[in-house]
Amino acid sequence: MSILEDKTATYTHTPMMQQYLRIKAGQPERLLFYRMGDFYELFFDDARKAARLLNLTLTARGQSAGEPIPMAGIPVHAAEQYLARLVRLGESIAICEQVGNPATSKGPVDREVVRIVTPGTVTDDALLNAHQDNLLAAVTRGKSGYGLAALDLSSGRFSICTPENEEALLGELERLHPAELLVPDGLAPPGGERQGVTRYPPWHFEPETAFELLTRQFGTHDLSGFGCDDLPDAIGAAGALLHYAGETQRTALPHITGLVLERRDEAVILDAATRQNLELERNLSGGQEHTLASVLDHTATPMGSRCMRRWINRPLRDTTVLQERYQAIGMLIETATYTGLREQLRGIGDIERIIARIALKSARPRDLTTLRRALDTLPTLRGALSPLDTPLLDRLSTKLDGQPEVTELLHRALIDEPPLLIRDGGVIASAYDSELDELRALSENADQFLVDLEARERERSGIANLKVAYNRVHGYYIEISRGQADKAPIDYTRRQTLKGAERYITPELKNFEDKVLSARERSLAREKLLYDDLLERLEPTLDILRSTASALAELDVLCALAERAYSLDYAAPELIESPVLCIEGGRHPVVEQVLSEPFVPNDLDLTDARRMLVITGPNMGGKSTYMRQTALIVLLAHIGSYVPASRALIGPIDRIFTRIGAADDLASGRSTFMVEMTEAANILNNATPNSLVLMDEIGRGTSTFDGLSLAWACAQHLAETNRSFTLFATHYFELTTLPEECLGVANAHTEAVEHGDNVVFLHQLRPGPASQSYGLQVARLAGVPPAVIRRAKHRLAKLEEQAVAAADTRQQYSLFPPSAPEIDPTGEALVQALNNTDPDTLTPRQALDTLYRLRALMVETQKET
Ligand SMILES: Nc1ncnc2c1ncn2[C@@H]1O[C@H](COP(=O)(O)OP(=O)(O)OP(=O)(O)O)[C@@H](O)[C@H]1O
Repeated sequence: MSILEDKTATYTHTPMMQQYLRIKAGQPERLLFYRMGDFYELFFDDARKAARLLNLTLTARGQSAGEPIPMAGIPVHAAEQYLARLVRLGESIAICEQVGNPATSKGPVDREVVRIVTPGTVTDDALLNAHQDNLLAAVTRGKSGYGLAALDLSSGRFSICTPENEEALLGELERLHPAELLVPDGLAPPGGERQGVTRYPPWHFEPETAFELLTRQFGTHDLSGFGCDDLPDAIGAAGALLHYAGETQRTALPHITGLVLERRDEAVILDAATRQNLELERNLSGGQEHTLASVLDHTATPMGSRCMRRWINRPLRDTTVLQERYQAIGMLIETATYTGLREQLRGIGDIERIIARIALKSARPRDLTTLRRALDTLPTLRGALSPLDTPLLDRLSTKLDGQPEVTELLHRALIDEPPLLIRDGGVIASAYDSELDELRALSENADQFLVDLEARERERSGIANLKVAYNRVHGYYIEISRGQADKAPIDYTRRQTLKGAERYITPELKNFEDKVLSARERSLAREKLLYDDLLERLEPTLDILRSTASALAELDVLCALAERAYSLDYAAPELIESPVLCIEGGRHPVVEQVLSEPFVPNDLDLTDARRMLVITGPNMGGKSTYMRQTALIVLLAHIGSYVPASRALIGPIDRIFTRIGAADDLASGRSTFMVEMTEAANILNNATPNSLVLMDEIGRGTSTFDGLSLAWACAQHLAETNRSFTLFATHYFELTTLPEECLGVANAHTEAVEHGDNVVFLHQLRPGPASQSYGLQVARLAGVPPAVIRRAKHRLAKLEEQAVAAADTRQQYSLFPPSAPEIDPTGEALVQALNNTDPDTLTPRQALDTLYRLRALMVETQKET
């Protein structure tokens, strides 16, 4: 039993340890930072964990049950950086401060938890990534699917959705990438254990409790205005989330004023694997470089950057919204205004998060001056936008309301460059508050008063080296050297005797001291009060300011997309009603940026009558690049961006599926093949005629025949049943005969040419199947030793000879219809074939093929007899 579980154990502890254990009992899931002097100390398991995570030295303090108590400490002045690291690792921390007065306390000074920092609820800029939304999410399972809610406390953005099954839920979680996920106690975290999971009592997820809490927060009668009255699971999740946010922040959350229902069918749906495969924000190794976001995100503000990532992660299907974005980008390029606008935007800063901090009453003086600077910029921005006449830019311009009263208030209230903290004073401008001005005048005029006093006293006493000074312990005093002390006037009262001097106080100086010292204190207190009042006065304008911030973010994204489109030679996509996917001169937006040689553009022409391409070609030929670029072009079109192509004609798309590459999913104990088949199953079960499906080398994770059969059957199902737009890359040449059997399927190949022993990849997509695979040449290019290549060549020649021989005699497990069998009047071949068949070793597909073959033999036998 751990010491924390053993309640009786506290009696064996010092009073301080007893206090620690009592406080820790209220924070069982969090690391408790227990303030002791200049350190936060952690004890027991917390100390072990922190030592491991932060590389701290584990020491010991006192004893518990005869054992030293493990302890690890963090200096208070460096706490923020340790907090940031812990939060990034998904840990929650409770910070316990000394709140009592050590001088008057009996026993340990009173301490209490004053701040709770959890990965999903941090709002402090130092702990946040400027380019990423920091989301707290909550999930609950209902009768028909899941309820998922997500809250970005640092902006107030609050949304819900209702994923219909686990696969959809995992897709949404991959999109949102929450820093912290609340799950009801007892529900396994979706997709297995993950970082940042917080278990929360199930009753907080009850729809009724949640409904009460949410309507109280929003000040509404019900939730119908948000379109979610009849979504009990999502409401439950939203309620739990709001409760948790309130509990950790310990303050009102006035910036959470409503929630948005994100309907799944409004977006082009991407499952979790597809999001990862397309490397939208994170590459396959988990880094940020060489991703779609890294190419596109040339935004000028952090809030623009986050908005861009939200767009990338949730491509939309509403063509009106998309057309408006293309139109705006077109106008920004045509008028070349995006450059000037971006310059203006650069000075705006992160007002979205500042506004949230104003609501949470944690905004610092420099937050307010940044906001003021941003508001000052608005009229210029509006001026620059006014000649640009497109519906979206017009709407954004209207939202860039200058809010003259707020701007004026901030100018009047704050000095130009205030210090970091209000605690130090000197933040509020003069002439803002007459009482503060008076108090300041008192302390500021003090210096002159003292100079005058000194001069007067010197003259009065005739002591030339008399001086007036101040120290923290004794306050103001008049100092006279020991030799002159007998000349001290009668009204001097001795305050302190030093070796060579005497220090005095006079009634006048004492009076002055009282006034000045209290004026300083009172002026600091007054400033704090005025500052709090200023935050209070800003509160009613937060809604409008928020809409301004979101318009600025959107404008920033559009300007960045315009800049990218112009610099990288992108074209406006054309969205049409009919089922078509035609791309001329398409390029891969990321690969073309990293290549040193020119990228070879390729076309794509899929129509209602031609929905699938079987793509063959050598390794390194460019198959995967071509497939991914198609998906990225479609995705870019659906975020409203121009696309890397000379022309793109895109019909309605509801989902993008990819089955590309595979890695063992060791965490959930699934092998490469299992992962591959799970993804394939998801596609076959869900892809529609409006879906874009990319299948790369399916089936290669198992034996050749199994793999080939599966690849064949999947392709056929996609072509005939799902009828999705499909790019099917494969190394199984047998699949190039699919177009002969299925309508709407065509062959294409990436071209390469042989040059002696070398192969040159042209990266060009041509119609028809590939002629050979160049596997050995690629291996040679990759540096496989010449001896191995020679042996492989030898082996290949042999295998090819055998294949020719086998083709002559028709191998027994050929997938494809055998040519007419030899005439067999006695039925001998039939009997022999039966004898050679071992049903226990056949796969279902092989069994079926065998059955056909036996039947064919029997027909021939019957014909003859
Ligand atoms: N269109 C192109 N223009 C220029 N270079 C390209 C093009 N397409 C691909 N490449 C280059 O070729 C490399 C290999 O491409 P890719 O991975 O798409 O080939 P692949 O046919 O899928 O190979 P494998 O079958 O081994 O997976 C890319 O990393 C890129 O450097």
